[in-house]
Parts: sequence; structure tokens; C-alpha cells
Amino acid sequence: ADDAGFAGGQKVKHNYQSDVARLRKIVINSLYSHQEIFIRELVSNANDALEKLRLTALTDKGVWNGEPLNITIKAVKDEDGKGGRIIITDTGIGMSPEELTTNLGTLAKSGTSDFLAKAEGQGQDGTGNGNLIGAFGLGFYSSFLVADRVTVASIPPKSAKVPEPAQHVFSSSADDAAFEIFPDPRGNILGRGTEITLFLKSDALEYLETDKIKELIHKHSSFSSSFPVYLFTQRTEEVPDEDDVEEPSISTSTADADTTETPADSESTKVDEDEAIVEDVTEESEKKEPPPPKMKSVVVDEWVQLNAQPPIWTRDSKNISDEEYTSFYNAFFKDFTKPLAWHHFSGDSGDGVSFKAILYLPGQITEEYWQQPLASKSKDIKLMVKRTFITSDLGDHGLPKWASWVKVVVDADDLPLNVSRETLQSNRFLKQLKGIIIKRMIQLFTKIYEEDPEKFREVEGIYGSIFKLGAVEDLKNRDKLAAFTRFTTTQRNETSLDMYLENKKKGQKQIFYLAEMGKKPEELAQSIFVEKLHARGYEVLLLTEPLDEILFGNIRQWKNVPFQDVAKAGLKFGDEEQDLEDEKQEQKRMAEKFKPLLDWLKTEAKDAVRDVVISNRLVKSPCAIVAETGGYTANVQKMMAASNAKGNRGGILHEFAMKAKVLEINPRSPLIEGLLRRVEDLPSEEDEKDLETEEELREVASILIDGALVRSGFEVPNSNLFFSRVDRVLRRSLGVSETAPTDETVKPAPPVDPELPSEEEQYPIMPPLDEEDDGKAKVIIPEHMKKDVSIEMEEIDDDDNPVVQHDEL
Ligand SMILES: Nc1ncnc2c1ncn2[C@@H]1O[C@H](COP(=O)(O)OP(=O)(O)OP(=O)(O)O)[C@@H](O)[C@H]1O
Repeated sequence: ADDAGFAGGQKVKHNYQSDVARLRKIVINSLYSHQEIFIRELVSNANDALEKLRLTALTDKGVWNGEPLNITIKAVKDEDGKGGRIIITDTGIGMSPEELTTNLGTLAKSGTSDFLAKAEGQGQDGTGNGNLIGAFGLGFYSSFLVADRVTVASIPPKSAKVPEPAQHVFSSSADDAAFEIFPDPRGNILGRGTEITLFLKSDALEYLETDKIKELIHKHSSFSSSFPVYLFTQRTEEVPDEDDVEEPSISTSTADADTTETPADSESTKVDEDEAIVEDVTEESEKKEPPPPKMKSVVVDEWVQLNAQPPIWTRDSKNISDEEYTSFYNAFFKDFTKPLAWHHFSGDSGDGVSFKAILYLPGQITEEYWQQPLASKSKDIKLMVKRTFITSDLGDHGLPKWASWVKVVVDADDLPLNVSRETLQSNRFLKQLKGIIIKRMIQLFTKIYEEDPEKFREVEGIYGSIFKLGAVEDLKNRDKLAAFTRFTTTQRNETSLDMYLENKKKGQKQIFYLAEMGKKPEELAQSIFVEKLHARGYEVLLLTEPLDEILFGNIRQWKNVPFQDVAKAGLKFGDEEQDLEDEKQEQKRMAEKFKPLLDWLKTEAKDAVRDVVISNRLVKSPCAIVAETGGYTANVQKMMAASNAKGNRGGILHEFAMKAKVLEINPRSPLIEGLLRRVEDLPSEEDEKDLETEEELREVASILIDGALVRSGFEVPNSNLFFSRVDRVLRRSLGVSETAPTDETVKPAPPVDPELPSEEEQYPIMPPLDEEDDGKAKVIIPEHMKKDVSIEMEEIDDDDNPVVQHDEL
């Protein structure tokens, strides 16, 4: 019943989905230099189909009763007039006619359109596309790199729904916008599985050579199938010739071999690849007695296994080259970039399950990883049991987000092979796997860290943010991961927390940092919060990634030295005690001297800050706004605004945190001294009050406070008010009357008129085109403006080139 639409051998024509048409076009036109990847893609599809069959058979015994699972490749030269072709056959899950239509005629892959846009943008030469192909995998469509026609014959296994499936063919030419599906006129010759026939383009006939195919499989696919891959070869063999006694020296097995060639023509043994061997019999052998048995060459057909090596993870790492590790990675994980490092190990789960594994650190973390903060499922832990792939879905036992990018193959020795996914979930080994992988992964990072600083720099470039995320997420490994992180400081780049501590000053009891996400470290280094620290020679970590402040908030201290946000209260240099007496005296003196200003500012700034104090962190700047321990720094305030976090906003805690700021003034700043003098000059007696001067001073203070907010990274609460104050101060400094009004009169709009235009007087949308439109670009001036406006344009000749006027010299 399922095959109803295809009954009677009729061909059904389908149009490709538009994305397929685009993809095929890219494949055919622009990826020419990557022609040879077709074989890797098709072998990998065949492998997937075999794997699918084996997995289905775990629950549905009927689909497979133990016949061999393999992939065969056969090259057929154009001897029958049908064209040179490569036939790749697998005994995998196969496809019904409907599946042929959807799987090969549509693209279900996410991100396809993005990929297509990128690939199309990269031009036609295909040179820049190598990585794109790697990242995407062109799959079946890569066939059209080498073939101008492709047929796919396929038959699914018997099922309850379709007890007697029929073999169908998908057929398409490279330049067709459509493909055909029809019942295979040869009948059900496959039994089960898929046979892909590539009719090679005339410029791709080199792929008919078995040596070429061997080379490609070796290069790209020796690891992409866990099933045997066989190549059809023909070998010539010498056998005693019983029929022919006349011509002992030459014998050929093929009818059209060049039999005219005699020993005299060839000086030594000559091998003609495609034909038969022409044996040259030497004088010496002729003399021998008894005469040699008469021989003839026969062609022996043979299926040679191309991937006879045991799987790489089962081998001794001493005998595996870096190239092998890399090409295994490429083929197995379908990631065609170079892995950064790997670790090949074996182990024992502790309760009897022994396993072998290879763990890879990819050479890049995809954008997708960071774009999907919640998608934490690891896809690339491939669990095998006795060399057979079982699953890459570890369910609840998957790795946490920070580690979910790692690529691992694990082959366990003695898990029950027919475990269903449900029972697998409760397996002890699986539960332990996560811990084993993370431990080994950190070991690998540590090894690079300790043994190869150059390489670790590369690691840090790729995994820097991962370490931070890990240190936040993974309590158990926090210290190890945080030790890998690197920061820019006021003194150098790439400083680890340990390096920072090695460089701390005598008495220093805090690790200083300043955080503002999105800023460049150079900009942060200019902040008023680090000016004194820097001037005195203290190192300050400059944090610019959103994760940084979260990380520091989580770990709080390193080797028992607490972190100190230098934009917050509580900053201590650590050498205050040395000149304690002097310092204390000085502070006391300053506090007394500036008391009138501090008191006055406290009332002026009461909306913005909780307190006003004399600063010990400023050098040049007159003042700064510092967050108190429980308060929000500018960075946190920005993050909250950016994430639009509702949370506590409006609550008492939020209110408190917003206001938990202190205005610090620099007693050595002339501006502050000037302000102090003016405040001291204010008459204190009620009747002597000079309201105007007081207002002026208030304005100055308000600008100073707003300025301090901005310098400290905060925003001015009311920028209109701020600028109208600045305007008044400017007027004063320019000697312009502060009260002189600006003429604000404007012409009002005419009265309301709801009437709509009639058909004739329709308001012009576009100016009418010139009668003699010559099709060239020009500036059109509306009728009513013509008397006021004139435009001079360059004169342009017939070829659209500007006519250059040469001035007479
Ligand atoms: N040999 C095959 N046997 C059974 N099904 C196949 C075979 N080759 C392809 N298919 C089906 O056609 C679909 C499309 O194949 P294609 O190679 O274009 O993409 P893919 O394999 O899904 O992705 P990728 O190549 O990136 O792994 C496959 O998902 C599979 O369902």
C-alpha cells in the first residue's frame, strides 16, 4: 500500500526543494578544488545507515538476522557504453521511495540557509570554502562534484508496515532542477540497503583507478566506518596453462589484449595495468630442464578490505602517528579542523568495566556553543561497546555546559551489547563516565600548562572563557580551572592568578581588580579607580568579559588572598600601617580642613550617594563615586540594565544597593580646594544669605557629582537637567546673562483639515518622469523648486565616464 504511488514502474518526477537547488549549485560550481571529498561523504553516509540498522535491530529483531554489514566500492570502466562509474553499496537501513524523496530531495539540516549564504558570499573559486565544507558536510550532494548523473537504488528492511518492500531508484542529473523516483527495473537485487552509482564526469575519470580510490579512502575515510569497506580489484595471476601448448611464452586472459606483442618487443617484464601481464621469458629460463610448465595469466576478481586495521583506540599509542590521530578525529567526529590536543588512555571503572578511550580538545569552540547558553547537551561522547557504536546520547549523565564541547570515543569491554537506551541510563559505568572524562580533560590541560607554555597560550586563546565558565559552574574543579585563567593587568598581558600573587607588594592583602564588560583593557587602565594604584606600582587585573565579575564573585579569593574591586569601598594598599602615625595625623588634619565642604556636599549629594569622604585612591581626578561593599558597581548596574533583569528592582534591597555609593573627593585637587573656599565663604547667618551665590555653587557641585558618576562608569540620572546646568555655567563663564531668554517662538501648524485629496489633486508621491527618459540616472527637481535650485553636474560621455575639462594653462 505504501508503494501505491509508484506502482506500475512509472517514473515520478519531483522538483528539488529550493535550498537543495542552491546547495547543488554551490557544490557543482564553486567547490571544484575539493572534488575528492565525495568519497568520504558517501562512505560516511553508508556507515551511518549500517549503524542505524544495527541500532534498530536491538529493539526490532526482524530487520536484521545477522547477514554481513559492510560497504563495497566498485569502479566500472566504460566498456559497456554506459559510461565510467563508481558504485558504492551498503547493506544498511535502506530507504523507501518516500524516504528517497525527502532525504535526498530536501535539506533538513538546521543552519542550511546560513551556510548557503556564507558559501555563496565566498565567490566562485571555492578557495575559501574548505572550512565551510568541513563545518557543514555536504553529504550526498557532494556526488555531483564528480558525477553528472547519480542513481540511488535502495530498499528498506522488511517491517510490519511494509512486509514486502520494493527496491526503488532515485535518479538525477547534475544540471536538472528535478529528480525521478521509480521502481528498480532490475527488481530487488540488493536484498537490503543502498547502492549509489556515480556516472563520472569526463574530467573525473581518474577516480576509476583502484589505486586512486585506495589512496582517498586511506586519506579521508580510513576511520569513518566501523564496518568493513571492500574495494573491488582485479589481480592478474600466473597459472599453468593446460590448453595452450603452442605459445608458451605469452598468454593473456582478455580477448582484446595486444597479442601481437612478442618478447622481442619488450625488454623486460611489462605490466599493463588494465590488461594482462605480458611475460617476458628470458634466455636463461629457456635453457632450464625440464621445461617450465606452460603458464597463462588470468585475471582474478577480489574484494580487498581497505580498513582492515583494528580501530585506532584499541591500538598502542606508541605506534600511532599524529596524522593518524588527526585523520581519525576528522573522520570520526566529522570535524575537519585540526584538533588542538588529545589524550589516549585506558582505564577501569572500578567495578569491572575496563575501557579504552581517546579524548580530543577541538581546535575551536563554535559560535553556536556560546549562542545557545542553555543547550548543554554533549553530542560528541561516542560510547562503543566492544568496538560497536552504541550511543552518543548520555542523557542525564551528559557533561555540564562548560565541558560539553569535548570529543571523546569510549569503548567499554563488557557492557551488555543489547542494552536498550533506557537500561543504559541506569548503568553504573555510564554514571561514572562524566567524572572520568572531566578528570582526564583537566589532566590534559594541566599537562600542556606545565610542559608547553607556548601551546598553552594557544589553549588559553581558545578555552579562556571556558575555564572561567567551568570555574563558576564546577565547584569540584574550581581551583584547577581558575588556575588556567589569564587576565590583562595594568602592568602586563596574560597574567594568571598565581602570577599576580608572585608579583604582589609587601603587605598587600588584596588582589585588586576593576571590571567593566565590553570595555577594552587599555580604556579600563585609564579609569580613575586605578590611577593611584598604578602610580604607586600596584598591579590591577582589568576584567572586560561578562564572565569575569561573575567568576570573581564566585571564587572570592585566591590562595587565601581576597579579591578587591577597586571601584568599591574597602580598598587597602597594605602599607598603611608603616606610616600609620603620619597618615593618621594627615587624615585627621584633612578631615578637619575639609569638614565644611564634606558637610555641605553630603546634603547636596544625598540623592546620589550615601556618604561623602576624603579619598585615598585618587591622584589627579577631583572626585569619584565608589560602590560600597553591598552596592552595585557601574558594571553590575550596566549588566542589570542590559539583561533587563527585573529581580529585585524596586525592592528595598535594590534601592539600597543602588544608593550604596560614596562620593570620594581628592583633597589635593585645586578644584576641590576652590570649592572648599567658596563654601567656607558662604555667610552662615540667615539674614546675610546670598541666594544667588548659593544656587551657583549648588550647580557647580551638581555638575561635579554628575561628572564623578560618569568618570566612574555610571550614568547621569537626568541628562536634561545636567546639560541645562552646564549651559548656565557656560553662560556665566562667557559673561552672557543667565536669565536672558532664548526666543522660543515658532510658527504654529495651520488649523485641522480632515479633508482628503480628490483623485486629480492627489499629492505627488514621486515627481513625474521626464518625457524623454534616456534611462540614465539624473536628479529630478520638483517643479516648485526649480526657480530656487540649480544643480551642476559633471558632464558624462556616452560610456558613462565623466568628461574632464582641462583648464587652459
Ligand atoms: N547510504 C544511505 N543509506 C540510507 N540512507 C541514506 C544514505 N545516504 C543518505 N541517506 C539519507 O539521506 C539523508 C541525507 O544525506 P546527506 O548526506 O545529504 O546528509 P546527512 O548525512 O544527514 O548529513 P551529513 O552529511 O552532514 O552527515 C541522510 O540523513 C540519510 O537519512
